[in-house]
This record gives sequence, structure tokens and C-alpha cells, in this order.
Amino acid sequence: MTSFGKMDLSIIDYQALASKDAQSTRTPLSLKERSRLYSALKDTGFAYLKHPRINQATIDCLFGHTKKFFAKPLEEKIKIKGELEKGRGPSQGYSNPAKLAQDPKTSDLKEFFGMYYDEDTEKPNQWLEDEGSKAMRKDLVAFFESCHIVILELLSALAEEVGLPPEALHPYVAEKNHFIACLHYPGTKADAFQFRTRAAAHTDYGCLTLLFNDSKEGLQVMTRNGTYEYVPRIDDCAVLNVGDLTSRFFNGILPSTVHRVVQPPSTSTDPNAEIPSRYSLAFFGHYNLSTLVKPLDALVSESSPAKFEPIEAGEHVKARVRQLHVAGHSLRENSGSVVQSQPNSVVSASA
Ligand SMILES: O=C(O)CCC(=O)C(=O)O
Ligand SMILES: [Fe+2]
Repeated sequence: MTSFGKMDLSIIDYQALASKDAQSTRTPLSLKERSRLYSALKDTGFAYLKHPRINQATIDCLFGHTKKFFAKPLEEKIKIKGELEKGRGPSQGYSNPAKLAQDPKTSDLKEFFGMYYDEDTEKPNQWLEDEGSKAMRKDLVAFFESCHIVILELLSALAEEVGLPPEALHPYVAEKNHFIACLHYPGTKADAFQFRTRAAAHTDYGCLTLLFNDSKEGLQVMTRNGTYEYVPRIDDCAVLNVGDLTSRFFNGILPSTVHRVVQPPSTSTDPNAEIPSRYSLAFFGHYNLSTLVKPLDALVSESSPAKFEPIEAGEHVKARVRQLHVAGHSLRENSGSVVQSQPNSVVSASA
């Protein structure tokens, strides 16, 4: 197996970033952390976010719920199978690309449970009815609310860094159009990774993503020179990354970076070796569907013209979801331009 290095991402302290003094003024420490956030995201599109209102005990408890959920028989889980006509999209409820996608031979080696804002009564989430699922719902709803507050704080920091008022981007996430994916990458033989990945190379398509992993690794981020590096999990930290639409708002200054999930490092490549399962929890912050996303005026000038045409957030997300659900695996924007032919990339998987 090709050996990959580790990515040296900045660790941003969320509590410092969010802090204010007794007069509700930003402390020097907060201002420093806010500008560190901006430069980290500008460099790589990724950063670690330490203590983001959500502690390790909460994450462990959520993993407890999702482990129980995924351990249920497939017949039970597909009672809430994600389907377009059942709600807001094909991933609201249970999805299993590895078994149920149109092309299960190249699809991601994963299954997941997805939910939107739980108070959406028009297109409600799908839940199983047992006691465990009720507890999972309650805790995921609380997690959703905490992540929403974190997204507001991060957006205010990014807005201020480019000279805008802190609330400038807040109206665009007011509808809480966010999406949570509880992910399970089942244990498998190493052989399975020969032509497939746990999550094929992709960018996230929305606002900002907060990702919480268990101790099993395998997340890789593409560097500027096109190679991949591992992003190991760090205790009490979420992995934060920029989605396509925030990248467009910031005229490409903040990149929406390609990433993927491959065979964990330091596991055997013997085709018969058992590779342990992995769980992760992704909060995909999203803009309201009707938000018109175009490079912020503050970042556009004669010397640095707009790099993107305006696009409606909902249209962009819909187009990406369509790509994803035909193939059953993640595809980056303009997927034809994934030029690497790394052993585990989407290119070799589908060639
Ligand atoms: O599970 C992970 O570590 C990353 C998953 C991911 O990138 C995604 O679902 O968008
Ligand atoms: Fe992702």
C-alpha cells in the first residue's frame, strides 16, 4: 500500500474563539483564535476544533446509540430506508450504498442514518419506535442544536475576518437546513479495499462540516500538490471543514477540499486480514435552500473578480445528491477532474 503522511492541521480552541469579556467585548485571545481559524481554513479548508460545545462523553453516548442502531437486522433498518418520496431526500433515514445502491460493486463501503431538523413537520425525519431509538432521537436532536450554535459562531468569525458584521451570514442558516449523518463503515476483509473505499473522494457541498470520529482512522485529505494525507482523530476535537457553498461565498479563498475515507493506516494489506468497523458522526451545516450564494462583495474587486456564478443553495445540493445516489458513492464537484489515480481513489474504483 502506498504510504501517506499525516496532515499537520491547526487546532483551533473553540472556547477561546467564542469568549467575550464581562462587557461582551471580544477578548484579545478570542480575536487571535478567530484569525487563526480563518488562516487555517484558507490554508487547507480543514482544521481541528477543540471543545466545540460538545464533549467527548456526549459523542461516546451518541456512538453508543448508533452502534445499537446499526447492529439491528437489515429488515428492521430498511423500514426507515431513505427514499425521495418519504421525505426531503433519499438519505433521510437509513441508507446502505454497499448493499442497496444501483452499483453496489463500486459504492462506498458504508451504511448510514441521516436526519434533518427534527421539527420539520412537512417532511419529517424517519425513526424506529423502540426505546433505544427514542433515546437516540432525543440525543441527536440536542446534538443538532449544539452544532447549529457552533456553526453560527464560526460563521460570525469568518464574516468578521473579511470586515463584515458578525451576523452577516446568519440569516442564510436560519432555517436550520442542516443534515446529520451517523456513519458506520462495517468491519471487512482488507481485500474489499482493493477497488473500493469507505467514502470515495469528494468535497462536502454545503456550509461547514463538523466531523466526530471514533478511534479508528482512515480519513484522508488531499493536499495542494494532489497527494493525500491522513487526518488522525484527536481527543475532544472535531474535524472542521469548508463546504462548496462557503467556498463560493468566500470566492475560493477558503477551499472546499477533497477528502475520502480509506483503509485505516497500520492495518494489514493481506487480503484476508480483518479490518475493524469504524463509526463517525458528521454534522453538515447547510444554508437555507433558497439562499443565493455568490462571492461576497467584500471579496470581489477589479483585481480579484468573482470566480463563481451565483447559484441557489438548494440547486447545488440537489445536483450533488443526484450524482451521489446514482453511483452510490461520493463524487466531487466536476468529478471528471479527479486526476489522481491513487489505489483507492474513485477513479480506479470506477475505471
Ligand atoms: O467518516 C469520515 O471520517 C468522513 C466522512 C465524510 O467525509 C462524509 O461523509 O462526507
Ligand atoms: Fe465529507
